[in-house]
Amino acid sequence: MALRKALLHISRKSLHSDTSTRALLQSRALHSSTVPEEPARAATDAELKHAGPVKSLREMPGPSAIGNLIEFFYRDGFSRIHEIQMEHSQKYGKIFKSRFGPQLVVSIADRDMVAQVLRAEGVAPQRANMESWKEYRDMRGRATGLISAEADEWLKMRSVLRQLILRPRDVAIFSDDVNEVVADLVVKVRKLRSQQPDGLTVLNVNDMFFKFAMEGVASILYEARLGCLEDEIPKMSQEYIKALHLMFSSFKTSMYAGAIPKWLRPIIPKPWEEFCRSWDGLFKFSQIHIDKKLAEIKQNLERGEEVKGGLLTHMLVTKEMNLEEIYANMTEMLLAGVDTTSFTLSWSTYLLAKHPMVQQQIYEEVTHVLGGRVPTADDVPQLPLIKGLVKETLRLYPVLPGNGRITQDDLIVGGYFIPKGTQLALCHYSTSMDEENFPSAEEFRPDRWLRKDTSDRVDNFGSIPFGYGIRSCIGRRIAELEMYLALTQLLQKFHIEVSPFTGEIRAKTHGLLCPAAPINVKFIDRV
Ligand code: HEM
Repeated sequence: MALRKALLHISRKSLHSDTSTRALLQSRALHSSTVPEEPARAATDAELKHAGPVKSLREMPGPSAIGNLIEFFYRDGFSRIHEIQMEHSQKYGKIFKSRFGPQLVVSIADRDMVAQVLRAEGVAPQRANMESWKEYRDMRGRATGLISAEADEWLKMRSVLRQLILRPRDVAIFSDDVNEVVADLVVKVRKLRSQQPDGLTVLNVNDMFFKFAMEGVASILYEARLGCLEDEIPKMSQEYIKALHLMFSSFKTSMYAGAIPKWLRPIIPKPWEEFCRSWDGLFKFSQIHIDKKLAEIKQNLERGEEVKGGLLTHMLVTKEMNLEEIYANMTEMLLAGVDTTSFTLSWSTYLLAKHPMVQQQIYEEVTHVLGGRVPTADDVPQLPLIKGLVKETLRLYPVLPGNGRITQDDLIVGGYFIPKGTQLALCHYSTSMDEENFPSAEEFRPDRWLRKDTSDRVDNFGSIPFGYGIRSCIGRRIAELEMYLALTQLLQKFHIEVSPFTGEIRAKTHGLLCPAAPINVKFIDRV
């Protein structure tokens, strides 16, 4: 693959010398100076001061432990987490407690309370207990990546990555690489629809978008093409896909396993074994690609050639992270970057197909700005409706319908005293669907994000699909770039229509919020 970027130009000597590392860092500073991640700050006195009497957790309403057990284990609540969020917040109020075995969780389904908690975060917020991830890594002698690391270890890696990929302009340099993958996606659409009797329908679009998302994110992370959109997917990529599917199919069982003490593993071994097997596959795949890139760099240097490359090259050369940390971060980022992006693209396509008038409005914006020209990252600011499309899709179908935080200080939220160390569940699905935050919340209206309609409080914490603050999604700008470029080109080329084989598609939770049935869509050439 042609990597047109040249983030790095270094000599052989520079790989090992401190002075040139300094020079490299200086040159990199030109490329990306300090990223303005929204700074965490302590809660203000006003936030912490509560006018009325402060209530204890014991007084907080919520479902009984046994009710919860029945809901999740007997009535398959794991596939309806988003609906349960809504039901419970309507029944118990916007702050309520639940018990999962020994674990107490305080759920918050109110925009302002969510804001209060996130604004009060310290320098290294903790999302959830990542014990099982850490246990695997310790067992195999692996490092933790951004998702699984905590405290100083996390802070160090985050400060490296945030300087590289957290701003739109950092990722703009990947436009051409992503567009190469989008071109293959368009070919794939044509190929898949030609296999159907009507010559128009692509069955189960998520299958196609999964391959696109994997190819797209890998082209950035590994500076390599994986061949996922080819007719014959290379064996190594197929094995990775298997490991990824295993990771998600074992998600539910590993949640069960999380509640099962270690000493029971010999009796119920399957969830832990599957969990380890899928991680083995994911790490192996990353390591192969990273080692290959490292060997290429060494060869270039030995030949006295210039080293040019993208993100991975940069990380390998600057050595701000050691090799194990690079393996772990690339593995975790690839894991985080495939299903999230592909489900969002599937939902966007579904919504466009269901709403032809909205599709026409966005298509007109695209043709007005670009004509038939291939878009780049620089065009995105001129395409507010494409951005609105992605935001509105993620409001209606937030891939992560809830997020977690473990409180690092005592807090008073909603009149309750919440001690340090409490697991919070931030109910993003509920706040996204709250009429107070988004009038006609059920309606698909990408233009609500254009900020001309002041009744929509688009600047609030009602919809934060990528999280917020210092621990928010590190891949946000990569995901957005992939989705903006793909959706723009799909709209330029095709009129998207719902297939008669596709009825109303419900959402279900399977770790992430995903379509409960295949989405089949017609892609009709625009003339
Ligand atoms: C539509 C696409 C995506 C959505 C909706 C999404 C959403 C999220 C959310 C909600 C979080 C938790 C944030 C928080 O706790 O405040 C997160 C974390 C994370 N995401 Fe994403 N994500 C997406 C794509 C990606 C991509 C493409 C990558 C990698 C290239 C990625 C890598 C990560 C990582 C590494 C974390 C953990 C960050 C940390 O703990 O420091 N995500 N994502």
